Amino acid sequence: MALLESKKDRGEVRIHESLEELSTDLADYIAELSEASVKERGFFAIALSGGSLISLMRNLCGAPYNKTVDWSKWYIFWADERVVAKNHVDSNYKLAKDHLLSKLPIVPSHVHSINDSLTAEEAANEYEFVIRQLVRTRVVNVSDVSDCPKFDLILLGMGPDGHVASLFPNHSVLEEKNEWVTFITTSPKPPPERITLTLPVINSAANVAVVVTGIGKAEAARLVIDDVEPECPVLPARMIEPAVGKLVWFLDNQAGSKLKCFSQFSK
Ligand SMILES: O=C(O)[C@H](O)[C@@H](O)[C@H](O)[C@H](O)COP(=O)(O)O
Repeated sequence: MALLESKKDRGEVRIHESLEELSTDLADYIAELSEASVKERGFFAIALSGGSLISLMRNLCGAPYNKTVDWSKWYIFWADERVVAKNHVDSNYKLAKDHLLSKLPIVPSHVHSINDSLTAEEAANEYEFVIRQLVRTRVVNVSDVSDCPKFDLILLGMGPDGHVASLFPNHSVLEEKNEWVTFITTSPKPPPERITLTLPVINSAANVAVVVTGIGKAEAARLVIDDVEPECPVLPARMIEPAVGKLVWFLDNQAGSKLKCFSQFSK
């Protein structure tokens, strides 16, 4: 079973012995949040990222979730998207569609992908406009502590450099305080043009989960989760501090291997 640890300010840390165990836990977690959100407000507004996260969500496509989850209430968004055509191999929409969404009975009009015929700047503006319309009708909830949407769940992956969504270390995008959705044209991870939810939006969500696997991310995981020396760099994932929402880290034992709590786990 997973190691569970609650850290002051850094949320709940769940370390799993295998990717299969992580996938099972992640599907359970998402299904529980969906049930609670549909019960409370009639909708489940979830934002996805790209990368390995999508294949780790695979268990949602099978039993018992095909029967127990109210898919008709799901509204899908992207925490970040690469500015490429929707049928391009780099598209986060395509990744999610091919491996997840096409296998789930989600209402097509509830899937809010970016407009791929626009520039990065235009696409970010239009995406923010779309979210604003859905906040107006409360399909997406509104935060009571900020002027931001309150997604029911934002799912993030993390790069070995500590980036989340398209919020990269030492990039001016980290300073964006006013926009809900912004764009970059100089992503260090290809492709260069991307749109992304901003930190204020991520920190206004009801729930944020960060899924991190593999030994190549162990050092970044330590830097963003553990209490570290003040001279350590503050990586983007460390800037996730939901104002009232709940933060959960889903790690495998490789990504978690440098955390202080891991030594107790592996004894
Ligand atoms: O579009 C993207 O590139 C992502 O949304 C990005 O933030 C991703 O989630 C991380 O880079 C982790 O990706 P991996 O899990 O594949 O390492």
